[in-house]
Amino acid sequence: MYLVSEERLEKMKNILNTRQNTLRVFMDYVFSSHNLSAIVRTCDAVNVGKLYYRHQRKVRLNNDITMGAHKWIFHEYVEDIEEFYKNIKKEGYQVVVTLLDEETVDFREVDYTKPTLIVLGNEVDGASDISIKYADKKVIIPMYGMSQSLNVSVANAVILYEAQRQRAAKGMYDTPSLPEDVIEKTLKKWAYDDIIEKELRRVRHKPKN
Ligand SMILES: C[S@@+](CC[C@H](N)C(=O)[O-])C[C@H]1O[C@@H](n2cnc3c(N)ncnc32)[C@H](O)[C@@H]1O
Repeated sequence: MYLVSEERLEKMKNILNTRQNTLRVFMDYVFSSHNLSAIVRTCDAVNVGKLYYRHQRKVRLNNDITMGAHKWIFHEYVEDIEEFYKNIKKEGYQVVVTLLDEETVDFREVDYTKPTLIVLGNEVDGASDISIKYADKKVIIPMYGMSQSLNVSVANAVILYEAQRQRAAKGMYDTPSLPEDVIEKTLKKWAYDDIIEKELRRVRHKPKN
């Protein structure tokens, strides 16, 4: 049983059926609340499979920027970075690190229809040494102006939309890539458990007369 309208349920199903399970993003010490929030929103728009993150201090997302997108994205905090990279490689992912140095290739040269983890670096220091160590590809977005780098959330959008272009051309948005049980479990959470929880919170916080 679901507690949302038919229309909302269809929208939820559509998100899960088009989710790109094998396209993932890792925010490697991205620290600005504004940037994190903008990245979340683009990841939602492209419908990435999962967003990983780690930070040096806790950051609050800005709801005015995410517009609630964070509620729909699968996300996971990375505790042990070595373990994380070893596991994701074992699962067959190519690690694509966005970087500003000479040993990089143009981001359009990568095949993003393969299982791919895109790594975004810190606003000041760029990608960490450990991410660089595990990189299968180091990519750059060519720039011709005075500034030395793009804003990290802009870099994310540019790369994800190239990935989306390639995947759409291959029909990867036309067939579900999430396992059926994950789709069912998530629908139950979004369209039932979360609604109940929200209602309980509302009742608990209702001022007593
Ligand atoms: C502001 S930049 C970091 C600048 C840092 N001083 C450096 O040298 O790496 C933040 C992040 O945005 C991404 N980025 C920004 N501009 C980029 C570009 N032109 N090509 C690839 N990635 C870029 C990378 O993930 C980078 O780590």
